[in-house]
Amino acid sequence: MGFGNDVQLKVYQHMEENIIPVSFEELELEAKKNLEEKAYYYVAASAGSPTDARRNTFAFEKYEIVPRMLRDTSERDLSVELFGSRIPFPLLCAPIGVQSIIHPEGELASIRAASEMGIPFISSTAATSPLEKTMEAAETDNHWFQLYWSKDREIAASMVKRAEAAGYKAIVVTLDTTMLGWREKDIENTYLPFLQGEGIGNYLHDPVFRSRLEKPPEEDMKEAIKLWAGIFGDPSLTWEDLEFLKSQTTLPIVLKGILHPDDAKQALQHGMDGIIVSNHGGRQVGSVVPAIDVLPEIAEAVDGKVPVLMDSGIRRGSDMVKALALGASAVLVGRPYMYGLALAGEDGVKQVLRNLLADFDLTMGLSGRSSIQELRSKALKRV
Ligand SMILES: Cc1cc2nc3c(=O)[nH]c(=O)nc-3n(C[C@H](O)[C@H](O)[C@H](O)COP(=O)(O)O)c2cc1C
Ligand SMILES: O=C(O)C(=O)c1ccccc1
Repeated sequence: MGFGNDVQLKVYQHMEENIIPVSFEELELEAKKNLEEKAYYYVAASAGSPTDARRNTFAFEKYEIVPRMLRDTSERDLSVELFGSRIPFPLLCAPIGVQSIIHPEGELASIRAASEMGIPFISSTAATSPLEKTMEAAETDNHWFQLYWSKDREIAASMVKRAEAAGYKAIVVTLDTTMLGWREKDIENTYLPFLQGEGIGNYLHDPVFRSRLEKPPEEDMKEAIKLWAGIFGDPSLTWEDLEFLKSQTTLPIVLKGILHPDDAKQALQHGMDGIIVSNHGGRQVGSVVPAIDVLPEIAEAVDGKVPVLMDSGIRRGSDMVKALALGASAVLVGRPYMYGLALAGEDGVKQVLRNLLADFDLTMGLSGRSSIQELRSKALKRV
């Protein structure tokens, strides 16, 4: 099929258009210069100490890639099938809320960039643009919706139904953010974008949410924000509650935030269609275990029964290779595309994704692998 070669060619053709830094570290520095300090730290920082913020990326360094030679890698097919639809690369855009604090076009710019490359975009509950409008901006229809399960479960059900009606192809339920983690930088900056009405577009447009208000948000935004803050997350949820969600949709349900093999097994027992091994980019729990470190035991526990996706720390093509070799079916990328958005809107996101894929494609070919299946065995050495 040669998806890989296409992207490589595209990157070379667009090389002179690289308007923002290619390396992640430079990209982050540049974004820091361009963004308002509070917004920059909202994206960049993690829970725990400043060194905790580097744990996820550092964890990848334990693994080294072992290339193989003379294997004809001239044609590479790096596509994968997820829930009955084929995507050109094992890459998705992670759900990221409040993108309007990064760029005025926010989620709309990101979904346009992702869809132009055939990459599924996972639309966040905490988006500023309502999910219907975001989907309308896309060129393709292979996008997913991420649910923050609200304390008012009728609101959660309503959002899932809206997502299905709008054409999203899967529901990602994020389990690790029933409350926002302790993020020192945001507290020092007294910064919570939602309190200014950013990132609550899906609620403001939700008929059930609106029905809970005395006055519509257009007349009383303060009341709407207060209601949002009261119902955002539900720490009382248990595995049994998943039955309710299943009864609300025919779409595949994917659990995001799994870090323990027993939780992965629970997901299977409760009929879930997939999981995402993730520590939320280290934003929720200080000193949290890196997702890449628990991926192998979780993949083993799932034993191929459902797709196992992974995020938290993917920065380069070699990180993708490592995650796939350790058992991921595909990976999600978060902050890098946010920095692309910060520096050059839609074009910036496109450039970040294109470079990541080109790096991945080349790393695969030069390692002697022409498809994801070939990565499974002995592709890595642990140091
Ligand atoms: C600014 C920001 C906002 C995020 N918002 C959400 C969200 O709304 N829903 C969600 O499930 N995850 C959210 N995440 C977590 C990402 O989906 C993903 O797990 C994480 O960014 C991956 O790590 P990485 O940034 O190291 O690639 C957010 C992450 C960032 C950086
Ligand atoms: O900041 C986050 O990590 C996040 O997931 C979130 C939660 C609520 C609203 C916006 C983003």
